[in-house]
Order: sequence, then structure tokens, then C-alpha cells
Amino acid sequence: MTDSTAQRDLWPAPGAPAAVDATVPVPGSKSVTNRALVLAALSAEPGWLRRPLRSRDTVLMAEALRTMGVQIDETVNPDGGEAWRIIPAGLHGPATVDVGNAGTVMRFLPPVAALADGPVRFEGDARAYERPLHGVIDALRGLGARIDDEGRGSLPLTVHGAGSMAGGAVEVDASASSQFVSALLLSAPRFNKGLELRHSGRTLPSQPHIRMTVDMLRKAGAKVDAPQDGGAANVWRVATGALLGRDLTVEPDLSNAAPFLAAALVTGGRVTVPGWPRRTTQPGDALRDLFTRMGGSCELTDRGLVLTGSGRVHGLTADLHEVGELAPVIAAVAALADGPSELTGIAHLRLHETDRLAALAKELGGLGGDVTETGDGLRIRPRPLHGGVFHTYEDHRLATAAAVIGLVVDGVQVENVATTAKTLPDFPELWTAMLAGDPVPGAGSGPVRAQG
Ligand SMILES: O=C(O)C1=C[C@@H](OP(=O)(O)O)[C@@H](O)[C@H](O)C1
Ligand SMILES: C=C(OP(=O)(O)O)C(=O)O
Repeated sequence: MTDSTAQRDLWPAPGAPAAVDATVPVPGSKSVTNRALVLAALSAEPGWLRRPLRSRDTVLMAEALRTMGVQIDETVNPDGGEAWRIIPAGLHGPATVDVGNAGTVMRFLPPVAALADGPVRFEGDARAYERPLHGVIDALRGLGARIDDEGRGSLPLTVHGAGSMAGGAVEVDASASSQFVSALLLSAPRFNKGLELRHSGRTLPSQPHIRMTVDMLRKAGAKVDAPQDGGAANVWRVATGALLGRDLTVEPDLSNAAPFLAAALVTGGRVTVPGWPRRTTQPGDALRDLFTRMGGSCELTDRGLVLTGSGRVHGLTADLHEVGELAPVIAAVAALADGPSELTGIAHLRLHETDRLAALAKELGGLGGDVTETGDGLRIRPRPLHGGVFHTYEDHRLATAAAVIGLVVDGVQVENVATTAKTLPDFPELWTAMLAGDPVPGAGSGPVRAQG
């Protein structure tokens, strides 16, 4: 958590005038969009990406691939929504990539850059220089890449692409981030000897995201052996081979559905999220179980997922190791519950956009909450909350968590709500429309441009 006391851009979080009753089309998944862009860029033929998420993280990914020579044309689906045509080409350096503070960009692209025919420089936000990258750097070196990081083990750095990568067997400790594993797997079909990757750390967070990587690789034609199919624990094997161009429609971002579903829960209302997939690797699907345990009821219908609040919100004892992304909104709901909560398995959240455990304890505490950090999570004892400024530390999920509190606590002011643009552009508009009960259009449109 960096100091963020500036009182800039205070957004008065709107209170819910009544129980929320709305249908909220949630924009596309960040994790699916950015994997699909990487796989399409590495493919042997052009592909389509329909209803991609257009947000800071995905625009940065698209821009980065363009700077390395990939063509990404933006068109519109006949039925509305965007369709991006990705036309792969030889990957070129010199190039400079701005990763912003996107974990997916800073981790998924160094292996891609190792395949380019010249140096690729990686820069980003100040926080990006603090987030762990050593697993990717060390593993790439072990696989034959030359990387100049001036001994930091983090950004900024230059990958001196040699036009190809040897590949082979390598070990990585991915206990700090599952994205180390995903990053190496995504580019592995293009390595001359493929990849045998062994995770050597004690824990491995966010495993649904690794399953998403494996699933998407296979759908692009890659041959992958993975622990999820009963293979050896912590070992993934990817064969070398050409990737196919796909025509992929992106699912709604189920993690970003969390604040909207939480609105139904804490106001005793009802929210429908259209297009909720019946089968998915997204960790956000766990919300159905978690929010049911917290007092809601969920129904997966042809119209989407319907969450109905009961008017009561219960505390939750849960290990969120697999679904850490959901923790900020769950912590906010827990602060409004009728009993205590204990959230465990999320020590790695200290390395996310900000130190999320410290930030949640401090900011919920600042509104009168009783939230303490434990070794690997948060202990939350609900008590009456009051208004105040909720600092967000340039963390989109802190901002959406604060909005949930603001529904039922007067006078909550969210600092820099614009930070939600990292993965959820137009969040304030979607939120206001939900409160008005208006169905609102999905993701915005316009040209792909990196935002500041
Ligand atoms: O691969 C991905 O798309 C992600 C993996 C997770 O990262 P960590 O394993 O670092 O938690 C998650 O928190 C992040 O938002 C997205
Ligand atoms: C941890 C997150 O993002 P990133 O992809 O930057 O790691 C997140 O979105 O919660």
C-alpha cells in the first residue's frame, strides 16, 4: 500500500434508495481477453475476438502486441458489440511496452518478447516495479532468453529477443502469483522444445486462472498435460506446435460481477447478470456459492445469473486462496454482516495492485469497521459504520468494494473512482444505472487506445 492521501476526485458513493432490482450486463473478462490476445498474436493464422473487454489492462495488452508487429483491427459485430481481428506477424524489436499496472501484461509478455527479433523494453506504473516478476525472469533465462533487469528481478527490464526460444524443462516458484505459470505456458507452443514446467513453491494461488490458461491453449490447438487432468502435481507439459486462429466470444467478467451481485445481497434486492456461463474456468463463478453462504440465493436461468438477497447478510469463514480477486468485495460485504468473518489463504494479495490486506483493514477501519490483518488474510467483526473518505490506492477492486459499502452507509466518498477503468470502464455509470433499475448497454466502444 503506497500513501494515497490526496483528496482528489472524491466520488460520493450513491446510497440505495430501495432494494436494488436490476439487470446488469457486465463487460467481458479481463483474464480471457488478455489470454486470447496473446494466443491470437502467437497463432499461425488470423483470429477474431468478439465482445472483448475494453479497459486499461486490455488496451495496454493490445498496444503492446501492436508495438511488436501484431495487427489488431477493431470492427463491430453485426449484432452490436466489438469484434477485434487479430492478424499475427513476425514479432519485432526494438519495441517499448507500457505494462501500466497490469499483472497479465507484465507477466504474459516477456515470454512473447523472447520470441521477437530484437530488444523489447518493459516499463510501467510505479507499483508495477514493486510487483513480483522474478519467477518469469528466472525461468525465461533458464529456457535460453537474455534479459537485462540490472539485477532487480522486477521491472523495468529489457528482453533481448533472439527470434526464437529453446524451451525445455524449467522450475518456477509461483507462490507469489499464478501468473508466472500462465505466462510461461501461453508462449510455450512457440518454444523449439516446448516446455516442461514444474512449480516448486509451497503454495500456488489462483489455480482457476491456470486452468483457464490450459483450457484456452487447448482450444487454440496446443497439446498440454496438466495436473488438472490427474497428471503429476505441479507439472505442466506443453508440446511445440502451431496455434490455430480462433473465433472467440468473451464471457462477462464474473469477478467484476461481484460488486453488482453484492448490491442485491446488502440491499435485500435482486440483480441479474446476463450471459453467465454454465461452465467456466473463471474464479468469479465461486460467487454463487460464497454469496449463498452469506445469505443470498442464486439461480442460473436462461436470462443469466439471478442473485436475490434475503435482507440478512451473514459472516463468512472461507479460504479464498483460489479466488483472491473476489476478496475486496467479500470483505466489504462481510463488514455489513450479522456475524464475524475470517478470510484466509490470501497472503499473496499483499502483492496485488496495492497491499490489499493492509488497505482493506485501514479503509474499512476508517469507516468504523473492525478489520484486522492476519498472517494470511483478514478477520472482520461487523459494527456500525459511518461515512468518510475511502482511499483506493489506484486499485480498482478497492473502489468497487467501497461502492458496496456506500449503498447502505451514508457519506462514503470514494477517492479516484476512475481507477476502476483498469478492468471495468464506466463503473460509475453502470452503478448508477443499476440503482435506477435501468438495463444499461454493455462495454463501451471506440478505438483501442492506451489510457494514462
Ligand atoms: O491470470 C490472471 O488472469 C489472473 C490471475 C490472478 O493473479 P495472482 O495469481 O497473482 O493472484 C488474479 O488475481 C488476477 O487478477 C488475474
Ligand atoms: C490482481 C489483479 O490484477 P492483475 O492482473 O494486475 O494481477 C486483479 O485484477 O484483481
